[in-house]
Amino acid sequence: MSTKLRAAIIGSTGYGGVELIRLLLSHPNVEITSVISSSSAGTPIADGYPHLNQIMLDKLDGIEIDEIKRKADVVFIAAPHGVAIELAPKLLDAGLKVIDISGDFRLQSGEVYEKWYKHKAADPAYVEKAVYGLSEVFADEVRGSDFISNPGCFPTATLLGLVPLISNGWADLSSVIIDSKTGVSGAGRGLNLSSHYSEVNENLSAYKVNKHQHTPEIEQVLSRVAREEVVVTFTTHLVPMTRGILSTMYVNLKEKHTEDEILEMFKQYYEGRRFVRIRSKGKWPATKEVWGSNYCDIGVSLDERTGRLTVISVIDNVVKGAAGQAVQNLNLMMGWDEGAGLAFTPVYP
Ligand SMILES: NC(=O)C1=CN([C@@H]2O[C@H](COP(=O)(O)OP(=O)(O)OC[C@H]3O[C@@H](n4cnc5c(N)ncnc54)[C@H](OP(=O)(O)O)[C@@H]3O)[C@@H](O)[C@H]2O)C=CC1
Ligand SMILES: CC(=O)N[C@@H](CCC(=O)OP(=O)(O)O)C(=O)O
Repeated sequence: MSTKLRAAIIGSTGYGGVELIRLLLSHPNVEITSVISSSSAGTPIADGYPHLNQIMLDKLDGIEIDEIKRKADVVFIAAPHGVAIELAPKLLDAGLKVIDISGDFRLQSGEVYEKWYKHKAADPAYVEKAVYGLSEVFADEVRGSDFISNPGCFPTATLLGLVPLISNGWADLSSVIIDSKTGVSGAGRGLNLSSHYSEVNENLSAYKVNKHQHTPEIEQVLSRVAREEVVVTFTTHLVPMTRGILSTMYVNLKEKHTEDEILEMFKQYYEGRRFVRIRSKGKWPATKEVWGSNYCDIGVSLDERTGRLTVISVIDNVVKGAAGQAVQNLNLMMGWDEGAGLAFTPVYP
């Protein structure tokens, strides 16, 4: 009998789910035992994803809690907002470990969730149980937890660039402006007008200005780290590429620091955390440099005329922003090497 941890994936036919399949298929300690679909049970997953031909022969299972319990030890939920609100409590009550990559359990306040997601919030008792899995910042809480709420893609890129500054008390908290750009895969596989080829190609557009659901998530974490309320300006843009997020953050520093001091502080904050790479002085990262990988690369530049710092961070939204960080969190939960199943080089060019 296999001694591997048995994993089920709800939403396995979406972009987040199929990336989990790619990563978990090469994980040394995990076996995928159930790929689940709410709409196509009984059909082979490779029917919808021919790149899985001869790699994954499994047919999709339906959503039945007893059956999932029989087949799996851990369940990844990669479904639209609202689905995990119903399913996660049932799976947890059945004794399963759960990693939810949607936004359903990220926000502590149900009122705030309902305002930004326009959806009824989860049972607060389960929200309280969920550990926010920003792996590099909250690893101690992730270790040993049974229920992870995986961070959003924009919050992952943004928070990894801002938390060191705020945790060290260097940032003027009233000054944070975040400008983020994303590839189209962030919107999922479902068709909609804004992800049409002819709408996206040769185009660059802002969307959800001052209304993006990741705003309260970013503010919640920054406020927690700062131990006082932080409010940010956050604007997202859609760019004609498939994968990748680039966040440019502008922050006023409370006191004078040199660029060398700032870089050294970032390096110290992330010491021993292999998936965050700090660029050297005068260098800034690009999305292609992390494509298909679990890295978050960060560069900084200080404008000595204004004392304002520019921080630039990049991730692959489907890996570090979703499936990769979910696997990293599983590794931490299980007490395994944090990089198990994730030790691959970005695809370049
Ligand atoms: N794409 C990205 O970069 C990121 C996505 N996320 C989040 O991850 C989640 C999944 O996103 P993504 O994979 O992009 O989305 P997709 O639209 O590509 O896939 C979502 C999948 O969920 C399944 N689904 C739909 N309705 C239900 C339901 N009622 N019950 C169970 N499953 C359902 C669908 O499969 P089926 O019909 O077969 O059940 C579908 O394939 C979302 O919450 C998203 O916000 C988070 C970070 C980054
Ligand atoms: C391009 C695009 O539409 N991206 C999505 C990314 C959000 C996402 O993936 O959902 P979570 O809230 O679960 O992180 C957006 O901006 O809403």
